[in-house]
Amino acid sequence: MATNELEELRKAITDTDNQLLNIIAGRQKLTMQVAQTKVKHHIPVRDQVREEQLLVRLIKQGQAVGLDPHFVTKLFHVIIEDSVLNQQSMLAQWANPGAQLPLNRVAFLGEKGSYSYLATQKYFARRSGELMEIGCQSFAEIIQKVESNEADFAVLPIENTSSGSINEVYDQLQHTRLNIVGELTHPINHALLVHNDIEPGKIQTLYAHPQVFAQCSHFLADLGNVEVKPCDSTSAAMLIVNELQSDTVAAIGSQAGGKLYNLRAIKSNLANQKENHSRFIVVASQPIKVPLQVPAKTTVIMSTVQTPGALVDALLVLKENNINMTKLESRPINGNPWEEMFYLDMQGNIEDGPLQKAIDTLRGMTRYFKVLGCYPVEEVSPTKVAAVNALTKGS
Ligand SMILES: O=C(O)C(=O)C[C@]1(C(=O)O)C=C[C@@H](O)C=C1
Repeated sequence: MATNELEELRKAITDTDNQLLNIIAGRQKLTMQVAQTKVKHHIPVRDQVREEQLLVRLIKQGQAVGLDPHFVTKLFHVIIEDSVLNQQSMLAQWANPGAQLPLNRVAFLGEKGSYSYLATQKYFARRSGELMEIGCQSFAEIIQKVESNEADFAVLPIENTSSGSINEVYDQLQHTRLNIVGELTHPINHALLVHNDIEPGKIQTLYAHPQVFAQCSHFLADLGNVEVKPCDSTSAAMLIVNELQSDTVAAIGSQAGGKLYNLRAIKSNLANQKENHSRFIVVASQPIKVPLQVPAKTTVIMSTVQTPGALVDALLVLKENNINMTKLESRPINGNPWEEMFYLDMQGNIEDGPLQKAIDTLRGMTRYFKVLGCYPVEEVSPTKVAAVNALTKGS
């Protein structure tokens, strides 16, 4: 009897969820029409004033039907983020009709289940065309695949919130003629993956990428006497555990990746730092045109003349043109000991006046200067609603 009642209720929930999906899909269609209007009238995609008005109204309306303001805010932050990213992606695709391919051949590190694989899936989900996955063993191989036209795009991790910049990728960018055409951040949540539902205490051998071991050192210390076996990628570690089918071995990787190898996550959040995210860049052989309505980032590399204050002078050019630099990285130049190549990420579109002016000036005052790419910013910061706290207190 009780099960019948539960089944009836679950059926009603399923119907409601399906209706929700249809409604959300309908909203998405409307935002695509909004994107078309914005292109026609040269209006920026993001309108945070509209977002705040919308959130305030929804929070109030939600309260009237018994919904928590925090829940409503969180829900619509996700909906709006998706709307902004979809619009940005549409605008970028319309601005680059030649870059739209029926099949996107994408090179990345590892195989199915690696973090790079998951980032690739996420990035290309918003783009038209089929995805052809090309798993590679090294960053050099990934770049080479695009340079030799065996792949159209490469997805490369460039920095991690725990372990910092990925120097090898920065070094590869110095020598390639490829262009950065996109970026994305992806959460890196390390889980303990096993073939069966075993206790962590039973594990004798642990497989993972060396970077992963470094990021989970506290967990490993707590685990005690376990043999640690480094692998080329997270996916390689998962594959070994899947093949061994043993109750005493485990891999560290993402829960989603582990599912692809029939592995179960018996513990998650293994990294020393809880906020563990990686930023990936997407590179291609041709640069893209970023519509001015979309927030853009431009990455350049340069080496300055060897005089005191040369870097400061270069950075002052950004200040004079009101350009916000979001990252500055330096790497040694191969063959020129003690000389540095500087990598700069700047907010702005290369076709926009101030950035163009700054780049022209920098070209004239540096020994070497190259634009690595101008691409849409994928980070959508959620619009804060000042009223939400007041509303919560009242509830
Ligand atoms: O109303 C707009 O201008 C939209 O683009 C739609 C929308 C939304 O999804 O509600 C998305 C982005 C804007 O920042 C504001 C609102």
